[in-house]
Amino acid sequence: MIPNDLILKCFEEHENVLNKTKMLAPVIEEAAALCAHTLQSGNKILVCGNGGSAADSQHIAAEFVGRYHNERKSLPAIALTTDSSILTAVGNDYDFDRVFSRQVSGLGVSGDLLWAISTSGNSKNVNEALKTARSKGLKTIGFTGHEGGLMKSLCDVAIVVPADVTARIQEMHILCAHIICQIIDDMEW
Ligand SMILES: O=C(CO)[C@@H](O)[C@H](O)[C@H](O)[C@H](O)COP(=O)(O)O
Ligand SMILES: [Zn+2]
Repeated sequence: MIPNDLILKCFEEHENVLNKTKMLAPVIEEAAALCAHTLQSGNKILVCGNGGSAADSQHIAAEFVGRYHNERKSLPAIALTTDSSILTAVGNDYDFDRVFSRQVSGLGVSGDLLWAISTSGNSKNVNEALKTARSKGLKTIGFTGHEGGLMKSLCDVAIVVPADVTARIQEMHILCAHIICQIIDDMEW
């Protein structure tokens, strides 16, 4: 028996959060401008997050390095979630809280951008990466939810989805990311 009520509840929740997220249009525009400025300056975008947001990080990096929709040159972006040797070595030898910040230390240069994703805004490894990014002169974008958690205070631009359910927040994150990719794609490269 398919739990029809549950299905409808998920659609309704999604729709409610979507309607509230539309208010974030000006912040999405700011985030897109920051990505555009980074890439036009010859710098790169690093992306990180845990769980579903790790998948989003890879998805976003792929949109830049490959293409979103239009044919254009490849744009530099790296997901910090993909190298199992780095993740296990840093997690094992240092601490799981440092799996992203260590990569920001090694790969990030001033003028780059760290795009960090955490629905709670309180994942330690993500916030450590943001702190390291700031100390090295990287710009920072945060995709979060709830009240923004600690992440909010560590970002130049924070997209705080007005919701408390992780899945619904993630659904808005990938929508906002796609809008940003569309804006970047439509520029001259
Ligand atoms: O995808 C989901 C839930 O939809 C989970 O894998 C979720 O991403 C994980 O629990 C994460 O560890 C949550 O971390 P965060 O978003 O609070 O930073
Ligand atoms: Zn999920």
